[in-house]
Formats: sequence, C-alpha cells, structure tokens
Amino acid sequence: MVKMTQNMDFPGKTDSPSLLELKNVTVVRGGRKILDSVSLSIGQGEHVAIIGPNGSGKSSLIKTFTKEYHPIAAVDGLVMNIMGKGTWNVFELRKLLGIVSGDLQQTYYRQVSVLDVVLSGFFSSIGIYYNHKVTPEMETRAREVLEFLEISHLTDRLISELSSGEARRVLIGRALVHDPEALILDEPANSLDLKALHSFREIVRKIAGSGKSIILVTHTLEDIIPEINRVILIRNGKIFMDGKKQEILTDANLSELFSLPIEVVKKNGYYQALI
Ligand SMILES: Nc1ncnc2c1ncn2[C@@H]1O[C@H](COP(=O)(O)OP(=O)(O)OP(=O)(O)O)[C@@H](O)[C@H]1O
Repeated sequence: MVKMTQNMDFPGKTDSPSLLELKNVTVVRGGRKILDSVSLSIGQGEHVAIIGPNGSGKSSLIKTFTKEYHPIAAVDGLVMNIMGKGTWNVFELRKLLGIVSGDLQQTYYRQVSVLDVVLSGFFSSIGIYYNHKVTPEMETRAREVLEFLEISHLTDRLISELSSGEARRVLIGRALVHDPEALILDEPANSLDLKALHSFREIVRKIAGSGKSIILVTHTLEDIIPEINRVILIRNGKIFMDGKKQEILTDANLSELFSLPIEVVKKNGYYQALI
C-alpha cells in the first residue's frame, strides 16, 4: 500500500514549528517493534484523528509523544520534536499536551472532589496532597475551566459519584487547566451512552473552536467531530494512510485497515462504519 502524501493544508497552519514532528520513530517493547518507522507532522492548531484496530499501536504512539516510550536510534536519522524542540522536561511536556484517556478515569477511585481533580492537573497527580501548594490563581483558573466546560454545578461533588459522561468532562478539565497547546483524547467515548456521547462531542467541538489542537485516538469513526479534517490510519505499528478525512474514510480503505468488508456512511458531518 502506497502511503498517501501528508495533508499539510489545514486551517491554522503557520510558519511556527510543528506541534509534533516524528521521523523514523521505532519503539520496541517485549522484543517486538510496536511502532515501526513512524513519520508524521502535526501542526499547531491542527485537528487530527488517529484510527486503527485494537493493538495497532495507537496508545503507544501517544505514549511516545509524552516520552513514556522512547524510540530507538534510526539509521536514517531519528526526529522526535515537540514544538520544534527535541528535549523536554517531562512535567513541562505534560502541561503542553493535555491527555484524557479511559485509563486515567479508572485511577480516580479515591474520594476526590471535582475541583481537586481539575487542580491536580497542575501537579500531574491524581489528587491534591499536603505538599501541593494550590495558589488562588490556580483555583481561579480551575473554576474558569469548569465554567468553560459547563460543569460548575459539579465543583464540590466527588468524582467517584459522577456518571461516566460527567467524569470524562472533569478529566478534560484536568487536562485543560494548564492551557495546553493540544488536547489528546485516547478512546474518549468508551462507555458513554448516547446522550453523554452527544454532550461530550459538543464540548470537544467547543475546545476545537477555541484554537487548541485536538488529537483524537479511536477505533470508532463516530468519535470524529466535523472540525477534524485529517485522518491518520495506523496498522501493525505503521502509518497505513494519512490525508484528508473525506479521501481517507472510504469503504476500501477502512475494509483494508480492519480486514473486513466495511461500508462508510456520512451524515451531518459525522461518519459511521457499517459491517
Ligand atoms: N509495554 C509494553 N510491553 C509489551 N508490549 C506492548 C507494550 N505496550 C504496548 N505493547 C504491544 O504493542 C501493541 C500495540 O499496543 P497499543 O496499546 O499501542 O495498541 P492500540 O492500537 O492502542 O490498541 P487498543 O485499541 O486495543 O487500545 C500491542 O500488541 C501491545 O500488546
């Protein structure tokens, strides 16, 4: 399969450095290449969906962005730049890239208030502890974020007592509290019912409209909000295709990606895969 040329024609493109630039990124885990010579560039303000079957390497790619996984040296030259820089302090990096995943939600089993969950984003922690110095500015910012996400009414509730949809929104608040350049959503809509899914999409659309990049990792086409114009397909740890959404999301491409006959339907700016 010929890799399609990368779509660099996106709204918000500027001459400033790419948000993420990877060349020849190979990651080995358990003696196996789980990412294999991945090269891609995502611009500041660009909205992208990364789609692939289970085990294709989507989460590993995110862990590579956040320096949890490290690429091996490449003969053709390894590049792993974020905002034009190759070296980052991990804490600074985590503030630059706000991440929300289903895994994160499961770590909040303690009795933590919604306000403290959002504030914990300042400390990359799971809750607020005695050694964390919460300033009035931090608290003001956390309350602003809750307001932006339309969940101020949940401020004093315990996260363990919220519905999945409410809790997911709170975790977005934790990721946004630093004002990151990009919001990375890893399988964000898992376990949401139809109403929660609708309100989740609307809030992600609002964030996309506020100028932050949305990088959405999913195996569900329905998660792709209309603001996302570029789709990257990933298979067996490699970029399978990368280009404009309407050119990539075809019956033939999705059928080949998932090794299954798939019909792609489009309605009201959203896509759906029928099997
Ligand atoms: N730390 C690790 N050690 C060994 N193997 C790993 C590790 N991390 C990931 N893998 C393997 O790499 C492959 C890609 O995993 P990854 O979690 O990135 O896939 P994914 O596309 O996110 O899948 P899913 O949609 O199921 O979440 C899988 O085969 C997985 O078992």
